[in-house]
Amino acid sequence: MSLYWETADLLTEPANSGGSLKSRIFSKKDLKSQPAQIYALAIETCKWSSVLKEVVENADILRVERKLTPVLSILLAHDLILAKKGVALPATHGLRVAIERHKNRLQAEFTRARIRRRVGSAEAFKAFVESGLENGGGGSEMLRPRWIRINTLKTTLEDQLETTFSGYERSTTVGGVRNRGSKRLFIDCHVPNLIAISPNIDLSKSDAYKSGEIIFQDKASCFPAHLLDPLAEDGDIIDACAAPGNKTTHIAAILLSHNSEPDECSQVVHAFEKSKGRAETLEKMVNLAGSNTWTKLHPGQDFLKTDPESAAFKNVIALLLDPSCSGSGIIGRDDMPELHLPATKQPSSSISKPQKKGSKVPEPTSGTRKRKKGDHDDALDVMVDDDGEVTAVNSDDELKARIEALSKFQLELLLHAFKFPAARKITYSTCSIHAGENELVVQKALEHPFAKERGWRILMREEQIRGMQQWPVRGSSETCDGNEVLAEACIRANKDDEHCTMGFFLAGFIRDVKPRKDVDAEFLRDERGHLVRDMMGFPVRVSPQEENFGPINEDVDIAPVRSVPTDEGEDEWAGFGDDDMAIVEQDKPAPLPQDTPKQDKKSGRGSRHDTSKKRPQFGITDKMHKKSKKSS
Ligand SMILES: C[S@@+](CC[C@H](N)C(=O)[O-])C[C@H]1O[C@@H](n2cnc3c(N)ncnc32)[C@H](O)[C@@H]1O
Repeated sequence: MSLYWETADLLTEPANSGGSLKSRIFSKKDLKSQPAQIYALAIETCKWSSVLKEVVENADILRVERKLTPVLSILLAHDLILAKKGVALPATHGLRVAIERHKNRLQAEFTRARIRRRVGSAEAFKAFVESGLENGGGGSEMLRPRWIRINTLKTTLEDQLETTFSGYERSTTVGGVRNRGSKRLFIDCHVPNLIAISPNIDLSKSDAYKSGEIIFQDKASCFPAHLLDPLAEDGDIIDACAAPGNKTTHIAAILLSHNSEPDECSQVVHAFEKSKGRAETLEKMVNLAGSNTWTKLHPGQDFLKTDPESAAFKNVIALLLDPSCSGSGIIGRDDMPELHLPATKQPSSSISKPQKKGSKVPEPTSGTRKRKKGDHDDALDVMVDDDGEVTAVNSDDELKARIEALSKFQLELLLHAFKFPAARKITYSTCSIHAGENELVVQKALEHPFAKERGWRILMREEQIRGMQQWPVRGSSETCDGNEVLAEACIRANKDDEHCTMGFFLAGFIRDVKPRKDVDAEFLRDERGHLVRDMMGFPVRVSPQEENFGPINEDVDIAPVRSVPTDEGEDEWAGFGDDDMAIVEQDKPAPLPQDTPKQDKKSGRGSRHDTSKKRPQFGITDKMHKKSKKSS
């Protein structure tokens, strides 16, 4: 039996056969093809299935090719159109002949499907589908709530509760929204503007989703931008590995919520994305979310090749690093994927099953090592990283080698970020569960002579923004060589616990440097760093005696070198988090520096990327501000 027949059988087994797709594949003892190959073909075809259904239907091949069933037709069409090596069958094999006869037709329909979705190139189409935009992230995950970030660049939580989520029953715990069939909502207590709703509700067709007012984003994936908490005095920000853009747009939303004059905010979020295809998706997301005004895209640019000393980055104070990783924390991987099948002349046989997330075009591998029947370890058979790379992993050694290669790259990225001369705060995150990509990378980075020379240290738990400080799941002390402070500083999220998140890791790094004086420092802030506004919505100014920031200093003053914190704790810091504004100096104010954001704006620094610069609506505070401006 061929790879295609075996995959088709597995995908069309009755829903009550039990087990995830992966466990079904790997528990079969009589497969002729390699399980990893079947799995890769199955999940990739499922991901493309809504496109392939359209292609096969429009090419009308099922009417003439009696050998092809609907599921076989999309499996073969997938490999014919998308796999590097084409259909993995001998040239004379009946199935191959049947599909290749229609090659031109299928290719043409595939191009039409791309154009209908207004995607510019084949590479961008792949990125589009990989990012979940094709299915609107609409897969249903059993008993897992859907996390939704309210995009405050376009709307407010209050507005959404009254519109998109009107009629939802409020739950006080995330567990309360886990049941299918309910219409419940939970407002998160760790990350602002984040809600969870019942798993059965699909909002991918809602106006709020289509207009970018709400963004489907796992709670844990919201942690990095929340921890980074870019303030008005934080200058420019770098998102080093940006596509598809969840965190880029989150950074912009937080930045703007802190800004007293959002219209005049000239802080820039530099978004780097090495893959050109994925950069197209990033651009779409940035535009849809309304964060394009503050985002400078660097499409196809490798962050590691940037020159930290370049004038373009002299104001970069905060960096968010969310590099490629093994993706082992991503959820949904073990669920049955959603499969759309083309209709035959009989009624449509389209079926829907829970969807699997984030993979890309498969390269059915003929070169993977032959497995001995029964010797597999389920957890090792296949690895799909968060960029969608599908790798067959057949042994502990292979897994180790893969993690090692990833961690080298991750460490390099972190050390590169340490080089930005004005940088004061960095977050490092992965959606991996492996310590090798997480705590161990953090430790190596902190131990590096360059980190010590520049004064980088870990952002300890008590220094973190309140939501992250209160988040209970922390790093592993064992992996941190018993360093409890470091372990507590590391933030983790488990994919199978009561918090209902994906598996995730996050750590913050800071440098004890004097903050630069900024115009916004003249405004009063609450303990979270948010601007305090008066009844009319105007930011409240700090009274002269309260205004105790040091002189404006273009050059960053680096504090004495500090090493990895010990259990003894720290008594001073000048990084980010709830106490950010507590860094005080008694010096008198001095004239504004040349590079303050507002002056840049006046001098016409044209650093915005030049996609459509539609002015987004602002969140409630900004709306209030505008209203009060008009009425005054
Ligand atoms: C984990 S994903 C980022 C997800 C993103 N932060 C989000 O929240 O939507 C990693 C991304 O980094 C990109 N990437 C990997 N190495 C890079 C590099 N050296 N420079 C820039 N981008 C890179 C990958 O192509 C991939 O799109």
